[in-house]
Amino acid sequence: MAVRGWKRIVLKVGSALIAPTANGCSTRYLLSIARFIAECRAAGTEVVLVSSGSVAAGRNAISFKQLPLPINVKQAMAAVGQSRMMASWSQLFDFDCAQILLTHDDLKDRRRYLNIDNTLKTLLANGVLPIVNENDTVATAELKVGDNDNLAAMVAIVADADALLICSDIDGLYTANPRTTPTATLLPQVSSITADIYAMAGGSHHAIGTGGMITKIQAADKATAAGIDTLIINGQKAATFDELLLNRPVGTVFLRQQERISAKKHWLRHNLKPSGSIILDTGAVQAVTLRGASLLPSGIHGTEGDFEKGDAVLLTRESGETIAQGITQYSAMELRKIQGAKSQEITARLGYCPSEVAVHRDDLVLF
Ligand SMILES: Nc1ncnc2c1ncn2[C@@H]1O[C@H](COP(=O)(O)OP(=O)(O)O)[C@@H](O)[C@H]1O
Ligand SMILES: N[C@@H](CCC(=O)OP(=O)(O)O)C(=O)O
Repeated sequence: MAVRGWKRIVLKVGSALIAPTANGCSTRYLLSIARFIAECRAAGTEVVLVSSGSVAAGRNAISFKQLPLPINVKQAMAAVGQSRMMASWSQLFDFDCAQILLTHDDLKDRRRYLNIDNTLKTLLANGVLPIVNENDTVATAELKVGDNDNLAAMVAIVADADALLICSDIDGLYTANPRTTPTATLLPQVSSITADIYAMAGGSHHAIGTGGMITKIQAADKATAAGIDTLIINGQKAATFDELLLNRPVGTVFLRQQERISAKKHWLRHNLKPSGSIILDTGAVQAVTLRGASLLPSGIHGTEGDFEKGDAVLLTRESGETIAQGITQYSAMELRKIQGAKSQEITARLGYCPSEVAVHRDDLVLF
């Protein structure tokens, strides 16, 4: 029977577990994780692995000591470390592993997103273990997701996973960073991710990890909103995996939210980086939020930023509060000319009218 009733899981493993001393890969913690993966598969639970560690694993191959490491040095380390990391995992399994390297650009492009979806499902159907990482060697800051916790949440959504398991070097989410606040206590369950939960999260305590607890809570926020239970667990302890297999409580469980929204709305909400904002007047805010209407140029009060047609934009109130995110049918320059205009006035102001709406209701998601 599937582990905990999960048909498919995404397991994210942090750098501190792959290359704990930043001196090449170590199997010290990977053995029990690999055994867990094999047991899941044997029980009928499909596994997608999101593995960090390429920079840490390749660190000793590139002679550069000054911190912070410049981007070109990190990219060179990642180029060495990625193949070391893949080799490290592959030696632990008697089935095939597949390398999938992604950037944020791949996840925000609908066509590439669907290709990733198809590839993952084909690999899983053929019993291959997909091992995903960010394509650090080619990705510049603007193209990156930036951390593998958020990447793993996006992969869990693409893969339609039942659960996201984030393996770190700590037992779960504490009320404060236990490395600096020894009185902090572990939260076994979080049913709603509020500002108070975000306030508990601190950064990483070492130079190998990216983001600390903050990125893990962001990931849990994304995944639970998509109906995916998310666990933060200690991947350094073999007992963690025994508890999981025995269906016992372990780590911090972030409960999935009841309401599910469509894959397209998830994609709109989580996979796009907004290039600017459209400011709505009061009537348009009501139409969009209460009546589920499209945003018309007549309800636009102004714009911020320099975006093009097809870009993601935030929809905000005049007070600056964000109410939605969507894809704009017009560039910022065009919208400045037609803001406040009735549909029949668009051609007169612009010389053409490719669309009567600025943001179509199917292309926007409310916050
Ligand atoms: N509230 C908190 N609860 C637990 N750990 C926290 C908290 N705030 C910050 N941390 C830090 O986050 C670290 C885990 O994140 P990180 O170092 O990025 O690991 P990984 O490489 O697994 O992503 C912990 O070891 C701890 O130092
Ligand atoms: N993609 C990077 C890891 C980025 C990252 O989020 O690291 P971590 O916080 O250890 O999960 C790498 O492979 O080095």
